[in-house]
Amino acid sequence: MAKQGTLLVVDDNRNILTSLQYLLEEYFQQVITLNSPVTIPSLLQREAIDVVLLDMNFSSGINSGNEGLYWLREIKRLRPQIQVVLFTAYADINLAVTGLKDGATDFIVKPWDNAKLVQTLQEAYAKARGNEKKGKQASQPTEKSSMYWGNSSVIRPLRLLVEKVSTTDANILITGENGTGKDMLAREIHRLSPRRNGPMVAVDMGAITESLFESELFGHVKGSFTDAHTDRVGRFEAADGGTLFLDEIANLPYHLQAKLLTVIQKRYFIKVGSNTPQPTNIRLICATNRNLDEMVHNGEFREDLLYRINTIHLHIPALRERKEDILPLAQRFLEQYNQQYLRTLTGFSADAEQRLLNYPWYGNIRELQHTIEKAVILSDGNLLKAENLQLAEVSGQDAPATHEESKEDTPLQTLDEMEKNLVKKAIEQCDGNLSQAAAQLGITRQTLYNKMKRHGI
Ligand SMILES: Nc1ncnc2c1ncn2[C@@H]1O[C@H](COP(=O)(O)OP(=O)(O)OP(=O)(O)O)[C@@H](O)[C@H]1O
Repeated sequence: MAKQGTLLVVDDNRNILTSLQYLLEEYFQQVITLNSPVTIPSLLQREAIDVVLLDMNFSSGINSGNEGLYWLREIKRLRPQIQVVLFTAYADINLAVTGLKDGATDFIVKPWDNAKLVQTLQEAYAKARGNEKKGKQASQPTEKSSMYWGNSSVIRPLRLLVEKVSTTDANILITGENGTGKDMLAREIHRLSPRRNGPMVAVDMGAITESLFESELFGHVKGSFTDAHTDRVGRFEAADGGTLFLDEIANLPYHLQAKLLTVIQKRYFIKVGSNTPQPTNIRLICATNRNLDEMVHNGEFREDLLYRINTIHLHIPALRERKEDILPLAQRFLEQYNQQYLRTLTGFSADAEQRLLNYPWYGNIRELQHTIEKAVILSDGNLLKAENLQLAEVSGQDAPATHEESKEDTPLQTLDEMEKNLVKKAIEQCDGNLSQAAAQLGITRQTLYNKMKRHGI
């Protein structure tokens, strides 16, 4: 029979490991041995393990089996599809039963019988394969995604790449203009990943004050500073077993970037006021609308951090670069708001479609969504018309009017329109950096967000 499958053997007795490796290599394609369980989580991230043969007693002198049970639960939590066979020196039926209840496939008592051991492990492998097939269906995300991919030629390769990398633990950097759907894509990746049952924790790096950066991200222990009245769980800890999404990563001040880098590299963090390193088990996704290469070039972003966070770089194109997707997206929003506002609109008039296609959508999908929402509220009849969209006419190549073009005979704008245009302009001038745009407008970031939301930018 051809050798198949990857087997991990964990036992603190090196002699046992050597003899098992020798025996089991005859039957399995790959046999990995570990003499301590502490590196199991990092190994599971690197290797596609099918079966684990797990010793129950690691610390000499303490033969309670509890450490084995702990690692069994960890393995099942991290990779539920892996089959775990328990390996115990004591024919302790109670312990084995507890292990079986906790998800172990079977157990083997030491000293073992070679033939029985091989047979048990092969059966576990067959189960892993069977599970994988069933698991493929069962592991398909059940919850429906609200993300619309579209079918434009620029989106298709992105989608393929996302489907490929979602199943891995690779760090991902998502870039794209405001409102292109970076947050939505991060959530979609989590939904498609084996971590989907774990937490998805999103952090807006622009909203975290410098003084509380460490406490927010890594947590703190009670009494570590004046206001630390209780222990606090940081975002890294909250995201354990799941995905940590650091939005607006470019807004992290330079001197704090090193602290983040250290945790990503070492895969452990230390709470403020504590000395104990805590291992992290997260999948990291970062997003920004800034050009990080340029920021590295200007000395504003650490190159080593960029290198760490962008193992996979996913760029979402602006909506005006994927025109084929505008109408299908608009139709989806129409249906969504039809339901929400109890309307019976069936589609768009020809001039409305034309207006949607010609508009530059600097606020991307967010702007489109808000535009359709307002239009649905304002419309009556069955078709949504161009005038319901309330979009400013755009001349020529979709360019917004410049100062030079605004002649005296240009119709007066309402204050609201002026504010909308000003906000857009500030965002454009600051290359999408909302903190800078807010500073330029003399308002807080939160106020800017509120205005963007109100104007559908
Ligand atoms: N592919 C999509 N399908 C459906 N809705 C989408 C899609 N992409 C974005 N949206 C909607 O557009 C809005 C903006 O999306 P999102 O917040 O993900 O963008 P973003 O790029 O993270 O924005 P920002 O840069 O401002 O943080 C959300 O309301 C989201 O629901």
